[in-house]
Amino acid sequence: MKVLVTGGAGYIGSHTVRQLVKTGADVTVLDNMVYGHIGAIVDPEVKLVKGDLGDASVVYPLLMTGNFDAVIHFAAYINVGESVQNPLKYYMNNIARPLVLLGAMQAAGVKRFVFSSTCATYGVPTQIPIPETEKQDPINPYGSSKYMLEKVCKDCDRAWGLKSVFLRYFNASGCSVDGLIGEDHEPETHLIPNILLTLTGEKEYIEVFGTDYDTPDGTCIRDYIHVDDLADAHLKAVDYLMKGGSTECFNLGTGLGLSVREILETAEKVTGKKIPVRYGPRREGDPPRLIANPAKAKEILGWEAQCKDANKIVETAWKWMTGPHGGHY
Ligand SMILES: NC(=O)c1ccc[n+]([C@@H]2O[C@H](COP(=O)([O-])OP(=O)(O)OC[C@H]3O[C@@H](n4cnc5c(N)ncnc54)[C@H](O)[C@@H]3O)[C@@H](O)[C@H]2O)c1
Ligand SMILES: O=c1ccn([C@@H]2O[C@H](COP(=O)(O)OP(=O)(O)O[C@H]3O[C@H](CO)[C@@H](O)[C@H](O)[C@H]3O)[C@@H](O)[C@H]2O)c(=O)[nH]1
Repeated sequence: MKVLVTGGAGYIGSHTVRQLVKTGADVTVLDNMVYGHIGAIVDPEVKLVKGDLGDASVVYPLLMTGNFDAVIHFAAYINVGESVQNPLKYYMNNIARPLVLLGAMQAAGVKRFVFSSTCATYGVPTQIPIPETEKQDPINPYGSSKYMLEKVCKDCDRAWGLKSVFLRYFNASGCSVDGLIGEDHEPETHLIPNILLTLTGEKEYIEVFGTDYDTPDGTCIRDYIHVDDLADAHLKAVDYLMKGGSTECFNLGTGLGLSVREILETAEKVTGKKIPVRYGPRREGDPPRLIANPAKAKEILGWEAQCKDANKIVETAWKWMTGPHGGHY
C-alpha cells in the first residue's frame, strides 16, 4: 500500500509514519519543515518531500506520479491562541493550501483521505461525553478551519467520490514508548510538556489557566489520548477506506476526563519531583470540559485506546524529555 502523509515530520504524523512502516506500507511524507523535524522520521525507507501543501508545482507531480492508495493529512497550524490573533494565517494554511492538495488528488484519482480534525470543532459542547452527533459550533478560527475543511471534503465526496475519515482528536499526549521520537513543538502550548519543561529547567513554572471552572476541583477537564493510540486509529481508518468505507467522522479519546490539577499530581508522582505551579486567570476560549464518547470508533473502526492510564502517558513524555534527545530534535 502506498500512502502519502502530509505533516509526517510533526508530532502525531511522525508517530503514525513509524506505525505505517511497521505494517509494510510504502510511505512518502510531504512536509514544508516549518514545524517538522528531520529527526522525527526514523525509518530510512520513508521518502521525505520537502514542500508545501499549497505549492501546485510540488503537489501535482507528486500525486500524478505517486500511485497513492490514500492520503493522511496532518499538516496544519495548531495553535488555538495564535489563530484568534491571526485568523487568516490559519484559514490560509488549514483551508486554502489543502485545497491545492485536494485538487491534485482529484486530478490523480486518489479518493481516500484521512484528516486530522479536532474536538475543537464542537466548541462548547452540550453533552459530555461528546458523541459525533453533537453540533459542530467552533469558537475559534483554528476549530473553524478544521470544521470548514470537513465540509469541503463532504462536497468533494458528492462531486467526485472522495471518501474521507475525519478523526476528531481530543488531547494528543505522550511520546513513543521507546523514547526515540516525541513532542517537540515551538512554541509549546500543551499542558503535559509544559509541566515537564519546568523540571528540565526550560520553564520557570507552569501556570494553571483558571481555578474557578464549574468542575470538581475548579480546573479544566480534558481527555488525554496517547499519540500511539491516535496513530493506530489512522491505520484503521486507512483500512476502513480500503475496504470501501464511506465518509465518516470519529471522536478519538479514552472516554475519561482528567483535570489540570490531576495531571499535575500525576506528573509529580511519575517524576518524583515537585512541580513549580502558579495559578492564573482563565485562558480565553478554553471550554471547561471535553471528554470523548469513543463508541463509534470502536464499533466501526474496531479502534479503542489501549493506554487509559495517565501515569503511562506522562511516563512516555518524561522518557522523551529525559532521553538522548532531551525533548528536542
Ligand atoms: N496536538 C494536538 O493535541 C492535536 C489535537 C487535535 C488535532 N490535531 C491536529 O493534528 C495534526 C498534527 O498535529 P501535531 O501536533 O502533530 O502538529 P505539528 O505542528 O507537530 O505537525 C504539523 C506538521 O505539518 C507541517 N506543515 C504545516 N503546514 C504545512 C504546509 N502548508 N505544507 C506542508 N507541511 C506543513 C509542519 O511542518 C509540521 O511538521 C494537525 O492537523 C492538528 O491540527 C492536533
Ligand atoms: O500552560 C498551560 C497549558 C494548558 N493549561 C490547561 O490545560 C488544559 C489542556 O490545554 P492544552 O494542552 O493547551 O490543550 P487544549 O487547549 O485542550 O487543546 C489541544 O487539544 C485540542 C482538542 O482538545 C486540540 O484541538 C488542540 O489543537 C490542542 O492544542 C486546558 O484546560 C488549559 O487551560 C494550563 O493550565 N496551563
